[in-house]
Amino acid sequence: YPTLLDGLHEREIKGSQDILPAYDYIIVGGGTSGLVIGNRLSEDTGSAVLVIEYGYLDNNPSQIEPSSSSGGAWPRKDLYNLTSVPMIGLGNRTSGVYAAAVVGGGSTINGMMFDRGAAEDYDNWEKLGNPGWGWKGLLPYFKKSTTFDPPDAAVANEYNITYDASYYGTTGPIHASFPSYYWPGAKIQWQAFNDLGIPSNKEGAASGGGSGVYWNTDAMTGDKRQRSYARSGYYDPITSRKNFNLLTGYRVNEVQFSANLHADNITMIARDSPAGSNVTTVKANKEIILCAGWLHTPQILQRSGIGPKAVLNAANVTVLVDLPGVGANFQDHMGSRIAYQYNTDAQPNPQSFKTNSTFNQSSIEQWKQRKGPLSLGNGNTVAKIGLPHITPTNYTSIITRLLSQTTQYLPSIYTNTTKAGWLAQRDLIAANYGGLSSAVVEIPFSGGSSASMGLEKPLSRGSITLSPSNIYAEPILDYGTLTNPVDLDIMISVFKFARRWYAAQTALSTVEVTPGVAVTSDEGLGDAVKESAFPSEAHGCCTAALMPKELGGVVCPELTVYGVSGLSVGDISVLPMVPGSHTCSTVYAVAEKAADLIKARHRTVYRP
Ligand SMILES: Cc1cc2nc3c(=O)[nH]c(=O)nc-3n(C[C@H](O)[C@H](O)[C@H](O)COP(=O)(O)OP(=O)(O)OC[C@H]3O[C@@H](n4cnc5c(N)ncnc54)[C@H](O)[C@@H]3O)c2cc1C
Repeated sequence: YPTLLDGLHEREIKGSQDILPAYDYIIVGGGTSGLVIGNRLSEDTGSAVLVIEYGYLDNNPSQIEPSSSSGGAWPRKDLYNLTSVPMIGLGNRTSGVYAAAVVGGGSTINGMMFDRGAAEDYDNWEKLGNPGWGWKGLLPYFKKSTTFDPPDAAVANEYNITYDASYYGTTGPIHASFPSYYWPGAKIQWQAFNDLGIPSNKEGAASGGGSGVYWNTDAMTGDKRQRSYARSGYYDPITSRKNFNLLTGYRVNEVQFSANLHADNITMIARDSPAGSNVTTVKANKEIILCAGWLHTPQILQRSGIGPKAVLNAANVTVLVDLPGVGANFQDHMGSRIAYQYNTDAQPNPQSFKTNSTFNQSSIEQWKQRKGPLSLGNGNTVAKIGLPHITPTNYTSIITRLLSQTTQYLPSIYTNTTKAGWLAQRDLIAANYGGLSSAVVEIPFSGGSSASMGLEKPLSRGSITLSPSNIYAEPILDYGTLTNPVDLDIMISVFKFARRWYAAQTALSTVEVTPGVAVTSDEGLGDAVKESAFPSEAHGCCTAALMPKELGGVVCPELTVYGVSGLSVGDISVLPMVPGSHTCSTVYAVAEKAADLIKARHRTVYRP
């Protein structure tokens, strides 16, 4: 392997000075989960660990500022470049896609919102046949991955910021903290939720609580107010480990199997090389762990011969394991927007940066001490609301409509097992709809006059499949947004709720801009939902799900892939159902648990 070693050396970022011809563990993808698992497995100095990442390190200092969390700032160079297929639920529009391509993955570029789903969301996972994967089983890993930094005392006093630090860890690699500023209008918006009967939750981001308004934390250090992410938490501290290598700028093509279907090797190429040229093979002595994210983990599995038979046949890939769940069960949070104007807005407000130069200048001065409005990223006040709060008079009929459905709205690649999986999920969601222990919608607010409303428990499902004409091109991505009519019913109710919420903000003199007060019928509101809809809050997931095989699962509770040995998945693909939250803190917890499972199964047993 001397030539191989030389070639790899040039691209080695840090760690051991020697790339080995074989490693104990090969982790595919150095994103959020890949760096967590790479860190934990290399704690054992006797295990050689290689992480292979398509992207590069982003050393731009602005990427660790809170301002990098705003949607407009997400750097294109750190994202894959692909477009969805036309979305039939959204008038055949296509959409861009949020999938990170950088060391640290989504955690390097994301909106830094750092919350967890409701306990009920994770308990659903366990009920789908996954012992140990409920809220109780995951809480130790949520804690292990975090350190809580309390808010500045003066700001906490002024805004009555509440929290419960006992739900966080004290020494975990990722910091959960608060900005040092809030827009005063957020107080009025918060009160308006309370006026509509939505309670304030003392700790909403981390306690697994249900319908309520709460203070959200950011993935940010509490002192310097810098992005706290997989690279800073899990990679930078271990670059001197001799048994850990991170290789950047390489794309893993396939996993290769021995005759008894044991995963032996990965093949890879430098990312800008033409497909098929200079393919390098690296062997894994113990295990290959796929952490390439919701978009590429199913693609790598399918390219390797594991996936729905029809999809593999269409792409001329030899079928090793016919596993219909690979690339099915695709979920994301869709959302829609409603626009208002405040005629008597609170001062200052988010527009003040532009309209008030004194305010703007003082914000810049305060930021030199890491304080003030520039410490605010996406805003940290959030309402997550259950269906009975959204539509007290109509939620039972929505449940009845849902339970009368069969599988008629699922994409065509779904088979008997993946359909059975959706039916099991349908029943859990229907039960959740009837209570207030989890949310169907998220409305983040921070003083701005318009609102984005995210659907937290989508019923519509999409798919990720190999491109039949070129298996190395980006896969075919169908979001499936609003293909299930109950999702649309709920979003119509959410628009009606939002109007009640704005009406309760009397001090701000609210005026509806779009869809406009003339739109009152359900049909008109449905059109408004679709017109302003976006298919993704960048929370794609669930495409190699943790579920029994009979329900379309791809991995078992040990996270190993059905039908083969030596291969597991440790990223967001394994989620059976998207939790009602932003997804990053869940990925940290899942990856921490994955690392423990992997370590446990390879622990040497000494027999005297
Ligand atoms: C723009 C954006 C905004 C977001 N905002 C928030 C937010 O505010 N709060 C929140 O909680 N969550 C947010 N998320 C979601 C969250 O960041 C992700 O859910 C999480 O990071 C997913 O982790 P992962 O390890 O599964 O995948 P990723 O972190 O995406 O890592 C996958 C890695 O695998 C690499 N890879 C893929 N294919 C290959 C291959 N063939 N060979 C080698 N490497 C490969 C990719 O380059 C990538 O780095 C956001 C995500 C994005 C993209």
